[in-house]
Amino acid sequence: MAALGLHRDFLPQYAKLEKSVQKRVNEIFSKFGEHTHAGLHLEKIAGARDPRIRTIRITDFWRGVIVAPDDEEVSYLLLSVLPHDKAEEWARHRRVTKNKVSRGIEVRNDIALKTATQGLRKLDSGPSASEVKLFDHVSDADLTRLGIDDEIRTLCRTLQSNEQLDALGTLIPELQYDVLSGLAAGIPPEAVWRELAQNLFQDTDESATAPDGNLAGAMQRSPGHIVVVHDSAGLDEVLQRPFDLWRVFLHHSQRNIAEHAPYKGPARVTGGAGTGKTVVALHRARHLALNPALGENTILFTTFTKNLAQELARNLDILITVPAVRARIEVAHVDAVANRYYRAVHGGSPDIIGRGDRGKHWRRIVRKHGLDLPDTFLDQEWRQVVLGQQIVSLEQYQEADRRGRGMRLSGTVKNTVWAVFAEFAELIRQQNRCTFEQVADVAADALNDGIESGYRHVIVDEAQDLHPSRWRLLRALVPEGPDDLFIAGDTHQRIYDNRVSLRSLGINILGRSSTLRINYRTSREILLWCTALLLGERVDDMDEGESDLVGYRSSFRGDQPECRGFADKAGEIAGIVAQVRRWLDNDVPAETIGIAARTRQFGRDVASALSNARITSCDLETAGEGVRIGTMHKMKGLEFRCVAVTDVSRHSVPMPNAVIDAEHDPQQHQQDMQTERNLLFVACTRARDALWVSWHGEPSVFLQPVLDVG
Ligand SMILES: Nc1ncnc2c1ncn2[C@@H]1O[C@H](COP(=O)(O)OP(=O)(O)OP(=O)(O)O)[C@@H](O)[C@H]1O
Repeated sequence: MAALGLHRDFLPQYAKLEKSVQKRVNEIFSKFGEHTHAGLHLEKIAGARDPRIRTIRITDFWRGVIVAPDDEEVSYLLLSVLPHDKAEEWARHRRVTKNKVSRGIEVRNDIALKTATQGLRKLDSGPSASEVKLFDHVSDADLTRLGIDDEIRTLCRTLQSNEQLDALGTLIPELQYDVLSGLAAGIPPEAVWRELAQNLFQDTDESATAPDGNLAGAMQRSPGHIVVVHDSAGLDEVLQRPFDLWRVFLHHSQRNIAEHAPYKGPARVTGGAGTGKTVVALHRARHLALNPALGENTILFTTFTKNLAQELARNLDILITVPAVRARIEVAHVDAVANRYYRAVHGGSPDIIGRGDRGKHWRRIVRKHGLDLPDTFLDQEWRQVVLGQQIVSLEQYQEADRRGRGMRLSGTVKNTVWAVFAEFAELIRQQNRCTFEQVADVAADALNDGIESGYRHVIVDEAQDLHPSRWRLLRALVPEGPDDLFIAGDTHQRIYDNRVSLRSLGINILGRSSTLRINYRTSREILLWCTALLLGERVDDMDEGESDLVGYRSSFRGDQPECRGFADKAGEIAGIVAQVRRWLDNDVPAETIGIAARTRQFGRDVASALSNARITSCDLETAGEGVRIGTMHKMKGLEFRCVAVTDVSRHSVPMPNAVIDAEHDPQQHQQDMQTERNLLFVACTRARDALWVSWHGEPSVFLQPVLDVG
C-alpha cells in the first residue's frame, strides 16, 4: 500500500505557511499514492549526499524536500518545506540512514557532522585536551548494542564534557543522541536499553508486516519522528492540528509505556516536570479504549482537580476522533468520583469543612485540653495518621505508624491528643460536615461492600498529591488484574503533604514503573534554572524508595529566566505590568501568559494593576479572557508560553503559616519547607518560552542557589 511519511519537523513549518500554500501542499500530497516519481515531478539535486533526497515544487517560492526510493515502491517521506533557495542547500547536506537497532529512519546533516567531528578531533589533539573522556565508562560493544553507529562512535569517543555533547544535540540522530545523553548522565547501559531500545524490537503490528528493506518499513519503525499516512483522509487528520505534535509523535520511551502490552497489574510512569507523563497517560487511555470489547465509560481517567480534569477531557477529544472509542473513557476528578458514591450511601452531597474552620475548632479544643500543640500539627496528624491509616481507637493510635511525623509523642501526650481528635471528630459529625478524605473513605467502603463501579481500568494523573483515602477509593474502583491502575506522577512536584507508600495501600507497581527524562515543555535554560531550586533535596518515590532527576533534560534551547528584585510591593507590581506589556507587544497572546503568586491577594492586586493599565486578565479557574492569574497551587499541571512567578519574597515564600516551627517539629519543618520549595518549582516549570521571577524586599531563601549562580 502506498505510504506517505511526514517528518515531525515539517509540521511546525506547515503551520506557519499561508493558507494558500498549505492548500497546495494538501493538493500535491493527497494523491501521493497515485503518483510515480515522474508524476510528482521530483527534482534531483546536483552534488547531493543522498541521491534519494529530492525536491518538489509547491509554489514559485516554496519547495518540499522529500525522500523517494528508487525502487518500485510508492512511498515518500516529506522532510521539510522551505523557501526555494534554502531547500536545495538543505537537501544537499542531508543523508537518510537507518538506525542499527531500531531499523528506523535517521536524517543526518552530513556536512555539519563532518565539520563538528573535525573540530573535535583538533580540540582533542590540542593542549587543552583531557585524558578523561565522557564515554570512557562505556564499552564499544555496549555502544553498538544500543545502536550507536561507527561515525557517531568515533565522534563520541572524542567528547570530554556534557556541554560538548549538548552542542551536538541537533546533529546526532535523535535515538542515538538519547542513548548518549542517558549514558552521559550515568544511567547504566542496561537501563538505557530498557527505557529506549528494548521495545523497538517488540514487533508492533505494523513493523511485523512491513518489509525491512523498504522506506515504508523504516518509516513505520520511526514513530517518534515520522507519522505515516495511507490516504488523503489520514493526511488531513495529521495536518489539521500541526501544533499538537504530542498527538502524533511519541518518543520511544513514551511509546514503550503508552502502547505497552497489558501490564499485569498497576503500572506507573514518573519523570520530571514537562516530560510528557500526562501525554503518555492520554495515549495509554486511547490504547486501552481501542479495545472493542469495552463498553461506554469503562475507563476512568481521573486527576486532582476539576480544572485539570477539564483539560484532560479536552485533550482526549483532540486525541481520539472516533466517538465510539472516546465514549469508553470517562473523565472526572477524584473528589467528584468520591462524591458520587457518598451520595449513593447518604442520599445527599457532603458538606465539606475547609482548612479555616478546622483550624478554629482545633485551636479551641486543644486549649480546652491544655495541650501546647499548633493547629497545623494537629490537622496534619489527624489527616495523615488517623484518616490516613483509618485509626478508630486510642489503642490503634498508640500503636500507629508515625514514620515521617517528626515530633515524637509520649504515650501520655498521645492519650490527650486522641481525646482532642475524638472531640473534633464528634463535633464535625454533629455539624454534618466532613473532609474530602472522609468522603473518599465512605466511597471506598461502599465499593468494597458491593456497589459496582463498572470500571475496567483507572488512569490517574498528578498522583503525587493524593491522600491514602483517595488511593483506597481508586483501588476499590477496579478489580485487581491486568491494566487495573495506570498512575502518572512526579514526587518532585508534590505540593500537598500527602506522602504515601503505594505498596502499603495494596498497589504493587514493582517492575512496572518507568521514568521519562526528556522535557518537552521547557527550554534547557529554564529547566536548569528550575532544577537548581531543588538541589540537594531527597525525595521519596511513593514506593519506599527515592526519586531522582538523573538524565532529566530539555529537547530545545531558549532564553535564560529573568530574576528581578524591587524595593517594595508597588514597585514589583508596576514591574509585572511592564513585563506583561512587553510580552503582549511581542505578540504573545494574552491567554498564553500565566502569572503565579503565593497568595490570592497578591494575584488580585496584580489583576487590578493590569486592569488600570487596560490589560484584561482573569482568574485561572474561570473561563474568562486575557492574562491568566492564579495561585502557585493552581498552576499545577498547566503550561503557558510566558510565566511570571511573582512575590517570591522572603516573607511570602515559604509562606510562614504553611511551615511548622523547626523548634516544634524539625522533621515536619523540613517536610513543609520541601513542599513550599516544590510549589515554587511547580510554578516555574509551567513556562514554555519565558520565565520571569520577581520579589520585593528580600528574595525568598529558595532563590539562593539560582541567585548565587547568577
Ligand atoms: N512526544 C511529544 N512530542 C511533542 N510534545 C510533547 C511530547 N510529549 C509531551 N509533549 C509536550 O510537552 C508538554 C508537557 O507534557 P505533559 O504535560 O504531558 O508533561 P508532564 O510530565 O505531565 O508535566 P507536569 O508534570 O509538569 O505537569 C506539553 O506541552 C506536551 O504537549
